[in-house]
Amino acid sequence: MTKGYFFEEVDGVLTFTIDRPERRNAINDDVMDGFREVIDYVHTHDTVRFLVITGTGDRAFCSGGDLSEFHTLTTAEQASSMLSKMAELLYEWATLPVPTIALINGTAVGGGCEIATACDFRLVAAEAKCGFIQGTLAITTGWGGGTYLFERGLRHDRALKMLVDAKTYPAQQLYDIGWAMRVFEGEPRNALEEFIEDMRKVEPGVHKAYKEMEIRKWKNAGLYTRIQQEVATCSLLWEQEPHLAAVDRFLSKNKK
Ligand SMILES: CC[C@@H](C(=O)O)C(=O)SCCNC(=O)CCNC(=O)[C@H](O)C(C)(C)COP(=O)(O)OP(=O)(O)OC[C@H]1O[C@@H](n2cnc3c(N)ncnc32)[C@H](O)[C@@H]1OP(=O)(O)O
Repeated sequence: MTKGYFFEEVDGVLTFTIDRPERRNAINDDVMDGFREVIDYVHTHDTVRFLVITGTGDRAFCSGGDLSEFHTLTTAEQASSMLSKMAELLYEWATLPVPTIALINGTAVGGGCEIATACDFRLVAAEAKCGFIQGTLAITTGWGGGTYLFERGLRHDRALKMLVDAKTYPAQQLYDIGWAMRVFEGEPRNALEEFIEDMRKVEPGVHKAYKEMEIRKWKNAGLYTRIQQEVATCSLLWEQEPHLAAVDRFLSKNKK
């Protein structure tokens, strides 16, 4: 039985792989522990120059929160505890001193799309689809993903549309609206190496300094507080009947 994730550092690139293909790489508490380990690893290993997140297989990058585990959370307080745990981890991830890259090997939905949005860069496989489908579950984003989306420089109407559509977009559309930075064919590793080729030639201290510039902007814009507000909003919707019913529908559909 695997831990649900693994990570390895090769030549300055630390890759965190969500390894639950049978659940389309959904996030549970074990995978959250993996985020904790990886963040601590980056802080204690100055050999890490880039942090990459990807998923096992070619079907899914990440399908968001594991509904088969999180459906037991039925009150706003219970939901808030899970959502804020992941939101804190993603905030730490987003404010790391190295460039972070989502290597999107397959579908990214719900919280999976939030994780990708918390990264500095998104490289998307040509056949992958991504979307903030939370609306179909009668909730909003709850890990900070909506808040990060409004910081990513997309035209405001396009960012908002992506959230309110609550559906997946194909890779080319994700590129056209400015969410994806690259659409790649073939081996994800090759796309990654090509993407970081120029960045590799730059001193790590320079990358750190630019990340600090961005983080200062976020601090001035109250990003952390806004993420906590996003968590609170989602928690309130979580305990309501439309969400609980939507989760039941998803779980029973997959039992048939
Ligand atoms: C909790 C935080 C919240 C947030 O803040 O954003 C969320 O993330 S809510 C969760 C949102 N995610 C979803 O609603 C995704 C649901 N999944 C899907 O829509 C589809 O599975 C898929 C991701 C589009 C993949 O489709 P497909 O390739 O056709 O696979 P299957 O649907 O057959 O799934 C295979 C297998 O995996 C299970 N699965 C998939 N996603 C999840 C999930 N998020 N949680 C738990 N389990 C999941 C699915 O039930 C199937 O299981 P079996 O039937 O037992 O094989």
